[in-house]
Amino acid sequence: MCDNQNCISMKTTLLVVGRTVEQHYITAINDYIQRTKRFISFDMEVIPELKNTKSLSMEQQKEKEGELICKALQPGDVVVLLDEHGKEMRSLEFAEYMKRKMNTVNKRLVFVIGGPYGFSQRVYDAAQEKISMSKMTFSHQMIRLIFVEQIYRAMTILNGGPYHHE
Ligand SMILES: C[S@@+](CC[C@H](N)C(=O)[O-])C[C@H]1O[C@@H](n2cnc3c(N)ncnc32)[C@H](O)[C@@H]1O
Repeated sequence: MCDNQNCISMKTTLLVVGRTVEQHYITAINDYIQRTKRFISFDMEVIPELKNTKSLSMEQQKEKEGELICKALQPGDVVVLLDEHGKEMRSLEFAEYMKRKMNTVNKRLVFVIGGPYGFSQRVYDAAQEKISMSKMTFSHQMIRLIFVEQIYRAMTILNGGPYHHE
């Protein structure tokens, strides 16, 4: 599937804005992260939510969150935004996509989930790609679970496990 050297060197990070609030999401997200770690280096990095957002307009909140997202990025990161207007893939295609990344990325592959109002232009400019999980809009909390399930599914597809067919 990919040569071991590159599989080991790529680190995959899911960067999110704000803590996951609801316990049922936390439990399920952590479960899929742990399962995914059997196959690749994978973690979720949380940018703390902004305080006093009531005094901010939607645009101001996106701008401030965008600054924090950009600050969390490192030179050499391959940055992929999760965005409803991005490229849609079937799970098998996403598995192939991950395989290509494992063979070409030797630093961090960073998937980013926006805050409640999405991304500022600055974040769009910092990214190389946008991928969509569906044409529908999910909450910035729920999409975390949907994404970690899909990345685990991709890993089981690449490694020939039964999960995708169950
Ligand atoms: C509530 S949505 C923001 C919606 C905002 N109106 C926009 O245009 O992006 C919060 C975040 O969840 C993620 N998200 C929501 N639905 C998505 C989808 N179908 N595919 C990929 N990411 C999605 C995106 O990262 C988005 O920034």
